[in-house]
Amino acid sequence: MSRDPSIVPDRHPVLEVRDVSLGFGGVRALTGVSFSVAKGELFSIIGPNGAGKTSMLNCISGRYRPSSGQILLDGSDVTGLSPNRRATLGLGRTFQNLALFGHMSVQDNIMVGRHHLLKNNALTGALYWLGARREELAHRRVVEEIIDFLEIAPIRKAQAGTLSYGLRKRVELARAMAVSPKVILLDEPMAGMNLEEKEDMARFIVDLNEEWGMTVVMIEHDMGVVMDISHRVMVLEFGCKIALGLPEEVMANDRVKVAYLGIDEDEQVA
Ligand SMILES: Nc1ncnc2c1ncn2[C@@H]1O[C@H](COP(=O)(O)OP(=O)(O)OP(=O)(O)O)[C@@H](O)[C@H]1O
Repeated sequence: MSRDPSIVPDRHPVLEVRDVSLGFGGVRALTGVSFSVAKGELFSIIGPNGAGKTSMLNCISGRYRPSSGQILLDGSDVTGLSPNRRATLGLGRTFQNLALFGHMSVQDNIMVGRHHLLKNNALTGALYWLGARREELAHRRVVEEIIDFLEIAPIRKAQAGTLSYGLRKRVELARAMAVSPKVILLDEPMAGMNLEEKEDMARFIVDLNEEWGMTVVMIEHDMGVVMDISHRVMVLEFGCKIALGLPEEVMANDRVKVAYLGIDEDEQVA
């Protein structure tokens, strides 16, 4: 699986992270990290365990508040906003550890992703039944499109908790897509998957980026996939940005080889 090199993101930054630091007591999870992601870009964050990748995603989604620095979405400062408010403004995300409602059907889990977009609450829904009904149908149509896209139609009525790990990851992606996000944050979308499931997931991520026009920020440990499908890659180590560039530039970066790929300096010389 790889990208179509003719499709390039435009230069407009849809997400800007400015000088973000985050501490937990004595632990500095992030130190002065800045980067921006262009509209239409597939941007990956890599780094060794504990490098600060998930902390960065949590700062972007609003789960964590940075100790200092700013997060801008489409030019607006969202640093002080709640995760729900950010979702309404166009941020969708998946989690490293699955966060589906196990007892609910696949379809209903995905519908949860649309709920913050529902304009009619129970009261107005009762008063304006027709409008509410139309709105509900429009949301169902979007959910159906996502179900078709991710090829999960045969399991739409299944309880999410009964599915294989790979399928649950796919349903989680569906729910994040249901927010109709400008930027979708994917936390290790391929973790725990077999090769075939990884290939499927890589294809879906490329298609949602290229065909659905979603900007993607992804954390992923599988270097092969990251280097194949990303437009650009940022490398974190001990909470600091140590490299950012095209996949081939990052692969060739000596500091990255030492810090992340486990190639020591003697080997490089030899
Ligand atoms: N809620 C928290 N409370 C205390 N320390 C935390 C918390 N979350 C993260 N940390 C610490 O912050 C640092 C960065 O952790 P983080 O989970 O962001 O790294 P990561 O790169 O995502 O790691 P992994 O690849 O293992 O998921 C680590 O030292 C971690 O122990």
